[in-house]
Parts: sequence; structure tokens; C-alpha cells
Amino acid sequence: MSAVLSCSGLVSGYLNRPVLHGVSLDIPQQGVMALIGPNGHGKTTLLRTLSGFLTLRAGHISLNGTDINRASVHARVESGLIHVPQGDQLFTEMTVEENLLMGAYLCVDGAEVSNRLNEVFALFPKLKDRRNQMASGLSGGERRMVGIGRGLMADAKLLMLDEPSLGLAPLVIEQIYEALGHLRQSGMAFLVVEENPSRLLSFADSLCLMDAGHIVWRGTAEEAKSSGDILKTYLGGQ
Ligand SMILES: Nc1ncnc2c1ncn2[C@@H]1O[C@H](COP(=O)(O)OP(=O)(O)OP(=O)(O)O)[C@@H](O)[C@H]1O
Repeated sequence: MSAVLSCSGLVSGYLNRPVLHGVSLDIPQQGVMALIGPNGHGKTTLLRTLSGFLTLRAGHISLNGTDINRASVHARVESGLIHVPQGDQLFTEMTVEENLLMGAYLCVDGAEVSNRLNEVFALFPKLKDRRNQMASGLSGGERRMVGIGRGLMADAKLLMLDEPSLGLAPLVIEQIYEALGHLRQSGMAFLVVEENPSRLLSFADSLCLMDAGHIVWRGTAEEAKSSGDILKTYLGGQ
């Protein structure tokens, strides 16, 4: 199956601080890849590099076969490469609906924007009920839904999620992953940074373990399950 995203030899970081040291991965169409590993070893930096927020110092990135090494953040968003950052980063003094509409800032077709909004509301009915509420008054789970929904408003083809279950209660995590499961069935591909082992192993097709800016292990979810060391060291010993 062809890759929705391929990258090879990625080197990037912050000013004089290199973080990624030659990262390569391929995400198949409709595939779900999880990035795991200890804190501070480059997972978020990889997402920022793929989405264009950080400058690539070396390596190649292609999206659906097209080289995007020099593409702007806007151009990547327009191609459907969407990064939902850790911590939601909502506009707290705007309503739920206004936050969602921000995700469609590149779309000038009002009917299309309306369709996308209805799709987000169908996926997260709570957001429809709260559409006129300020984002500052939302629960953690509702904020997460808005963050993901805003990414979907950009017509995502590959959704890069940075710790979607972080800080949420088990029941809410369940709801979020149920929605992600629906998106997956509709053909969405995912790159997910996640530390929640049970969610990860049931949702991801493949896992990459990042350590000190390198991918040091990769395998299927089944292989991860049968690898005691991986589970014990990086996924909480299940
Ligand atoms: N804006 C920044 N400026 C400088 N250094 C940064 C910045 N953001 C992250 N770093 C550093 O880059 C390294 C990799 O951080 P990164 O956030 O990519 O790790 P991570 O694996 O995603 O971990 P976490 O789950 O804690 O976010 C760390 O040493 C971190 O301190």
C-alpha cells in the first residue's frame, strides 16, 4: 500500500540544539502509527518538523508522493497534513463554533465549511450542544474534542495527534478513541504520540519507539504486545 507520508533522514531541533538525528518512517494510507518513548526525546519535535513549524536541517518529507520539504505550514495544511498539538491550544475567549471555524481558515466555500462543521458535530454531538459556549468554560474532554474537531475542519487526510488522552478521565478517553475509530473507518490516517498503553495497542497498527532523537524500535502492535521489554519499559508494564 502506498504511503500517505514518508520521511527519511530527518534532522531538526531548536536553534543550537539538535533533537532529531535522522528519523525515517512511512505511514501507509489509512494506517495508524503510534510514536512512543520517554519524555523529552523528540516525539513532539518530530510532529512540529513534519507540520513545518520547525525547519528541516536535513532529510526528506513527502506527502502522497509529493516532496513537501520546502512547503509552508499553510501548504501542508491545505494538503491535509494536520497537527493537533498537545494541550489543545484553543482560543479561550472564542466560542466552540468560532474555534472550529478557525480550522477551516483556508476554505473559501461556505457550503463546504458548513458540511465540515456538521461532520464534526456528528462525531462529537456534545460540541453541537455547546457551540455557542466560550471555550474557556469547557471540560478537559470537550476541549480535546474541539482541538481534534478544529483539525478535521481543515479537511485532514493525516491527523497527527500529540497525546490525545493526556489528562483525561478513562470514560472520556473512551469517547475520544471511539470517535477516532470512526474517523479511521472513514479512511483517515494517523500519527499518534500516546502514552496510554491500552488505547495505543488497540488503536495503532504499528509503533515506533523514539529515544534520544532516533527511532530505536519499530514493529506492529502485536509485536509490541509480545515484547515484554517494550511494554514494561515504555508502556507501563502491561
Ligand atoms: N521550544 C523549544 N526550545 C528549545 N528546546 C525545546 C523546545 N521544545 C522542546 N525542546 C527540547 O527538545 C527536546 C525534545 O522535546 P520534545 O518535546 O520533542 O520531546 P517529547 O518526546 O515530545 O516529550 P514530551 O512528551 O515531554 O513532550 C527536549 O530536550 C526539550 O527540552
